[in-house]
Amino acid sequence: MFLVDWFYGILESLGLWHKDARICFLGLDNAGKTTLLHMLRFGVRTSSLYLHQSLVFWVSSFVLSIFISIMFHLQSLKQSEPTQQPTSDDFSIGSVHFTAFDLGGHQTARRVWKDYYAQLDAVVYVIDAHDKERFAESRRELDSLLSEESLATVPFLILGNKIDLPYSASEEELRASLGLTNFTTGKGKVKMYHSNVRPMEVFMCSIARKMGYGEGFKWLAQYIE
Ligand SMILES: Nc1nc2c(ncn2[C@@H]2O[C@H](COP(=O)(O)OP(=O)(O)OP(=O)(O)O)[C@@H](O)[C@H]2O)c(=O)[nH]1
Repeated sequence: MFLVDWFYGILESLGLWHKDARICFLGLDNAGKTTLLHMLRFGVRTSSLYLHQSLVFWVSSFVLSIFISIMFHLQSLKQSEPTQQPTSDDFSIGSVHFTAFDLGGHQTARRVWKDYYAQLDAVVYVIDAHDKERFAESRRELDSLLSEESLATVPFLILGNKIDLPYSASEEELRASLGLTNFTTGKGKVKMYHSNVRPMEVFMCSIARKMGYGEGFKWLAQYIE
């Protein structure tokens, strides 16, 4: 029921139909990008527009579930493997079609980010809010993205992930650590259509617990034409 409410909440908030958008998920390795990509896909494939894809998906899932359960037994205590190669996927929220790229956060993957810059409508930058030792590294990567000329007007949704873990950074702590304290543009509906300022905001979330990122996407959707 929660998933259905969340799904229709996203639909209602968008108010955009037959528009295309390309969103890139970026961040250090282990931030939660792949998990987010999967969460969003599973949340939207129930749309009637994708009914046939759902059927294919569920039949495939049934066949694969046997294999996956065997693999799960073998790797039950192992964390998800880092993304080795850039991957992309498509998903939709209502009639808004998103192309999402999960490029991984490793040195080699970071070099590939630039290949996608020219095509983007939005960046979702994911940070592990529990891994404070890597805030400086994450800030360097974010600063580098923000200084890219080709991304100068691209909206940035910054997700502080893993707030379900104890001792995770607060929103204020994360903003300060990333040097964003006075640079975000405001939550809610902030009109910036005739401004040269890039929309940018921080939302704290737990992707694994399906908390917080929905609000972030609702915020982002208002800046996607
Ligand atoms: N506690 C907690 N763990 C999470 C959350 N989101 C993701 N994780 C875990 O964090 C680990 C890394 O998640 P991934 O989605 O693989 O991270 P990634 O950013 O895609 O990493 P790369 O593929 O290496 O670039 C996995 O073990 C996830 O289960 C969260 O909200 N809370």
